[in-house]
Amino acid sequence: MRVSSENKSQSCSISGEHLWEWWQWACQCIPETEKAAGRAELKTFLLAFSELTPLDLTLHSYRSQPSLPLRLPLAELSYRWQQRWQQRVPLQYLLGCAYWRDLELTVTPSVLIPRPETEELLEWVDRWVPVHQQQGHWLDLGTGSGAIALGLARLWPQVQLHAVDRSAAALAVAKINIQRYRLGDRIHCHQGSWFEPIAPLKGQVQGIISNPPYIPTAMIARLQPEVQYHEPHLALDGGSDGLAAVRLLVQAAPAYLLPQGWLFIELMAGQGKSARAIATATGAYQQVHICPDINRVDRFLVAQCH
Ligand SMILES: C[S@@+](CC[C@H](N)C(=O)[O-])C[C@H]1O[C@@H](n2cnc3c(N)ncnc32)[C@H](O)[C@@H]1O
Repeated sequence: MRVSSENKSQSCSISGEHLWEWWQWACQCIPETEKAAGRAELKTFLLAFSELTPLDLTLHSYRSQPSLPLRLPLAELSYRWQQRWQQRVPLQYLLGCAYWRDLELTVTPSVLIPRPETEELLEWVDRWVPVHQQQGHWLDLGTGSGAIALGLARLWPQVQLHAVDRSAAALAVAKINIQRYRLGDRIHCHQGSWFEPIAPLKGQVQGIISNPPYIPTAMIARLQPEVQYHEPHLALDGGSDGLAAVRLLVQAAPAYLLPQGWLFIELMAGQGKSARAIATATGAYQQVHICPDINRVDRFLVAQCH
């Protein structure tokens, strides 16, 4: 199938036979080595922009339908699908959303696509923190799409969240998500660098959670193109050893935390030992642990203040 600009004026519906032709064209766009995963993505893509079910797309049972509604003109769908393979734009940016924990989050190229590891980070937070500390002020430093702040606000109904990001564009996306889940009264957004915009909370914070940029600068050029070319470098670049933000957060956190307050930080695989050493060297924490992710990779720093 040729994609032409005349399609742009088409109404948002398509015959079943035409969609079947489009499906075959879309499959041809997928590189040979990625056919299986690519077809799964194609299914997700069409589910998002049509009223078809997964079974319809497995059996292609829509073929006899005279008219199927689409949420976007076919030309726009074709354009986005080509971007997926020619530019390696991540599927979530093409859909405009990511599914994370029990949330459907708006995502744009201004925010990192929230990852499954970060879903687990919240599980660790929920496991470590006793009920009496599941209240008060908690911080999500480097909030991006607002995923962590939203996840925690929904887990613990008594907390007040402060979501901080240096990127105004990221915070704008976080605000859309916060509004969508009607949590604007419990999640407060602050623009600025790490603790800077929340200086008045010094000594009053029950816990801090962060998934900071942690990739060593030199490694960024070796990341898969979806990440390297499309996700914001502000969200990725952790400086020469990847630990610049981790170091800053671990060292500055005790001044903000209440006694027995908590710090949780997501790390890159292989950073556990160094992160533990940085935290221990402060002398400010009574316990420091490195917890694994589901693949048994050391992934999360957990520290509790004296
Ligand atoms: C790895 S992303 C995490 C996003 C989100 N928390 C998540 O887990 O999906 C790191 C975030 O930190 C933000 N960031 C980077 N440097 C920052 C700084 N100096 N102060 C505050 N936020 C910063 C980035 O804009 C980005 O949104």
